[in-house]
Amino acid sequence: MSLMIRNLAFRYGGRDILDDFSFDMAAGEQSLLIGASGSGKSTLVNLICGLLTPEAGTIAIGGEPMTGISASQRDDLRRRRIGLVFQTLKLVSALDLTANLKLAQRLSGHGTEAERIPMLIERLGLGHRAHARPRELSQGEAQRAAIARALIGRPDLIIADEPTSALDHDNMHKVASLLRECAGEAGASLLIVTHDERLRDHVTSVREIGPVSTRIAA
Ligand SMILES: Nc1ncnc2c1ncn2[C@@H]1O[C@H](COP(=O)(O)OP(=O)(O)OP(=O)(O)O)[C@@H](O)[C@H]1O
Repeated sequence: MSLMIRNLAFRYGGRDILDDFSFDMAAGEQSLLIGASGSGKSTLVNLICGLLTPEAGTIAIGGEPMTGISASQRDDLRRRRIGLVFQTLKLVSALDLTANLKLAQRLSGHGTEAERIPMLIERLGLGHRAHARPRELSQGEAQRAAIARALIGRPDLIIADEPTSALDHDNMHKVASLLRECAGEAGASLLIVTHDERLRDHVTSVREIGPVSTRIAA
């Protein structure tokens, strides 16, 4: 099981955002978690990554608990096992794409195989942008660079938070296909969290997330 969430509860200022939320993903599975703006998607991503702590419930990544451990243990688990793809590119602006991937590879603790970096850049169709700075990338290129950054650390679980919302149809299609193909090639599970309804055509395993009062039972 790459992701196990049991009876999760979280509130902001006394307001329930998640209540008794459970969700599982098998190793290698690809799932879409879809919900409207404000439904708690980013909150859930932050909980899975150990950036927030729940009021109740448990989360495990690849069998390792993300809950009930210290903040530094959560940071370590996140770096070793999770690859994150955000809507906005989280790269160091002073470094080019290659140097950013080198840094991300070192931070993940998963070796320093230098040859993986050009291979991954090529795989994501960014060969001509290997020495571009983040601000020099187009939106579609930036999203593909974000996928490369997530994959370089050899994660068991890739979480993509709104990876396509800002993209036109062609780039949405390209990014969604690359995410699915690259996760499959790497043997990683893929969780896409989004309000982008266009992605329903790409992933068959779909779970809705909604406000606590109107949530559809799984
Ligand atoms: N730091 C915070 N303090 C209080 N309330 C918050 C905080 N962050 C988020 N919320 C509220 O919690 C709810 C869930 O927010 P969250 O960002 O998880 O939703 P989302 O589904 O990711 O939305 P979007 O698609 O717009 O990013 C929203 O009603 C939001 O206003």
